[in-house]
Amino acid sequence: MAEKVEVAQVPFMRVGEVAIHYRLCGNASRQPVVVAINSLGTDFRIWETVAEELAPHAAFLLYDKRGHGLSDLGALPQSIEDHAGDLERLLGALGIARVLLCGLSVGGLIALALHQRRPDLVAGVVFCDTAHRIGTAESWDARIAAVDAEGLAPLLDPVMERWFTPAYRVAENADYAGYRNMLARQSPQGYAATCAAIRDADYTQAARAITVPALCLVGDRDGATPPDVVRSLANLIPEAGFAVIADCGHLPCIEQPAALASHIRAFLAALTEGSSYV
Ligand SMILES: O=C(O)CC1=CCC(=O)O1
Repeated sequence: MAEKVEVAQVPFMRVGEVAIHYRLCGNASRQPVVVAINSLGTDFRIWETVAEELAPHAAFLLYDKRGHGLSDLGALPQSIEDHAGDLERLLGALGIARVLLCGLSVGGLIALALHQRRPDLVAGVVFCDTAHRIGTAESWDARIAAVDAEGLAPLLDPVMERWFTPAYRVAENADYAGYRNMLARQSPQGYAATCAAIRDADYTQAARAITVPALCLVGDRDGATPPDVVRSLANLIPEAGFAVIADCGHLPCIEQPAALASHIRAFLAALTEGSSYV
């Protein structure tokens, strides 16, 4: 019989040195639990539309990684392994034994790290707008220097151009204004710490060692990890599907939630039936 996931009564959990903000939602009787892992400068609100759309079909764990949203910053410096350790401990504390990881951008690196250290937990992975290496050391050092000097303000416009298509980035779009506010209010220390973690991460070998079904998705207009970069991740993974989401930048969970939800639903169905969605 499938293990039952209890809906949490409290929104925070201390895991090791950090208090993590999280939410369990959706259909608690479904397995595996879909775990959404956020990108740089975002919190779990970016997944709410997808989680709502899939609520009858899946249990979801949403959480803010350290240094983001309402979660603690934790000690500095920090690494992708620290983020993966937080997630491993959060799953343990919640009694979740089997997950479908949905890693967005740096969340994909965290998914690779978690699979590497705890393959027993992972039933499958959806890699969303991510890669085994993201950006260059020089680009991350420049970003960290800018944040250290002036906070998030100088980054807002360039990041918005990578996150969203021009059609989304219009003044009348209240959602656009809201997500820009989310980035503007992000903790600069948490942001810079995660930039350094991304800079120092190379999960090429971990991608080659993925042993579970995987699906690599990317927005056709992604300005941070464009389709050819995500394709290079898919090429490393022994059995991975690859699909491009139309009219979409770096964050399909915001810009094209219905398309993303439909991919996740089909991938989840194939996983539970033991068939292939590649
Ligand atoms: O901010 C960006 O450029 C997009 C991004 C890169 C890694 C991540 O998580 O988001």
